Amino acid sequence: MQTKTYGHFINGEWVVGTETFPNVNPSDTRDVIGHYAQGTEADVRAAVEAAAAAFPRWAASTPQERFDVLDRVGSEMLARAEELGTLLAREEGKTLKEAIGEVKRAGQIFKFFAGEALRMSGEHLRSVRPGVEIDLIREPVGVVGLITPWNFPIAIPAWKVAPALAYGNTVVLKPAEQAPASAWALAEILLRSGLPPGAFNLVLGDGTVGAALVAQPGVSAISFTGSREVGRQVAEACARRMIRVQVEMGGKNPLVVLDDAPLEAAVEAAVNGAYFSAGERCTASSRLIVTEGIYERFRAALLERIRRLRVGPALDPNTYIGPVIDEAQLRRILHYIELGQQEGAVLACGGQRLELGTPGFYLAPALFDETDNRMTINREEIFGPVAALIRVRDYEEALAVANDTDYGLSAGIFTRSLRYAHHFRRHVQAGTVMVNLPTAGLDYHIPFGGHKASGYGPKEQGRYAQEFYTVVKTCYVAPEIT
Ligand SMILES: NC(=O)C1=CN([C@@H]2O[C@H](COP(=O)(O)OP(=O)(O)OC[C@H]3O[C@@H](n4cnc5c(N)ncnc54)[C@H](OP(=O)(O)O)[C@@H]3O)[C@@H](O)[C@H]2O)C=CC1
Ligand SMILES: O=C(O)CCC(=O)C(=O)O
Repeated sequence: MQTKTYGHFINGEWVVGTETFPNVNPSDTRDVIGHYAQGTEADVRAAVEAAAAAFPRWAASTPQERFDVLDRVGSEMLARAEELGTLLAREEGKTLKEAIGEVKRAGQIFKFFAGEALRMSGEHLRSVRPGVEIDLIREPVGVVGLITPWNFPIAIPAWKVAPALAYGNTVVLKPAEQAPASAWALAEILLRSGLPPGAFNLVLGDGTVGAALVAQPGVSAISFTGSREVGRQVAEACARRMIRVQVEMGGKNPLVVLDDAPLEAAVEAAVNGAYFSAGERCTASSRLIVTEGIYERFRAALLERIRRLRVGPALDPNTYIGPVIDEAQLRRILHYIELGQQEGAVLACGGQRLELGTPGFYLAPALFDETDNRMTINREEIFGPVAALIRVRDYEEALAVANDTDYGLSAGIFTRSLRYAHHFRRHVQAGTVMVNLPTAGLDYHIPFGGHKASGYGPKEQGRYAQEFYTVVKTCYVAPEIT
């Protein structure tokens, strides 16, 4: 059967170029979801020009107009959550339940930012000089380039596109080539939302499209989510051009389990944080730091729980863990499994490729035991269903190990002690802290961003998103001329 070809969305029109790439279902590689256009520098230029031309009109739009557009998008996403979730699960490999949840979250994000368009305000201050008034007003930045990864192919585009538009910017989105269908579906919804042509543009393709967007004159800001390596290049390129930049990158997130932790809840949080979404979450709990009084019981209960995690196709309702995204990612994870053992870690379970009923990228969830925080598997982001147990003496050592990393995205602790929970909140070096909760799983209306090598620039999401998507203008006014 012939699969459909999907194009870029530029200046309110669909554009298909000469080259395309296939979007393959990681649960069953025989299933090609569609062929997607491979963008060129000329496509990026056309998209940026369209966004620049649309900017004055959209920047001058009323809060009501912005509310209506964003609210419509949110409503349609929520109404079509099951259908869009099925598409997302098919292209990305997370389970249907997780995928539907992600689409709903994206819809709620649009609705939240619809409200923000109405709530947006400036500030009035009194001057130290008599007869002078001061207003701080927020204005849109201009054309913003948005570059997103494959692991949350609709939520991450949503949490960049919605605030960009809510605050009056125009947009060029470049989604990941491994999962372009969800972003294409978002463009198709935006097309019917009442947004003027050119205010939102989509250019599909590989990293060369992202690089062209970063280099394009006319782009005033770049918001990027992805790996540390690419994030650093993007930040450096933007700094050279002196344009605004926000890069959100990976994590090596610690989950600390203290002797007094409720065992069952801690195990459940570890399983959720480390293995759900096949561990392909920047907030995944890849380091399980456990004090010695509970270590043996925690390990036994965790192993027992992992054995009950069913790996299978994303759309099978009995699946807990779907495939990883592609062959390259699978090989990368297998390389770390090998390396961990070479460096002396004990592979307590999993870690082998699984051949199931359909040809896909399936991996048995892996747990390393008795690891040391200096091992490569505890230093580098693996981005797969792999976690490592690290045994520590007490809380103080747990905190020191948790902080002994280049990253600083999310950190969690399980304890009944208010004292330790409070101390951890204060002293752990991470952008998000979870007490008695998994390290992954964010609210849609709350700011999110990493510290240290996990993030650079203002936070994303929630009300704080305006720090990136607006510029502050300071106005001094002497109303009465003497
Ligand atoms: N902190 C956070 O909020 C989150 C962070 N992440 C992180 O994302 C990573 C996984 O995503 P992944 O897609 O593999 O990350 P990548 O860094 O490989 O890619 C991210 C995006 O950048 C594009 N890109 C690639 N090269 C360039 C370049 N030179 N210039 C500009 N853009 C480029 C990619 O295109 P292409 O389509 O070719 O891949 C993709 O769209 C993990 O490290 C994960 O931790 C994920 C989710 C949330
Ligand atoms: O933990 C979450 O809810 C999502 C955060 C995210 O973007 C990620 O983990 O990649």
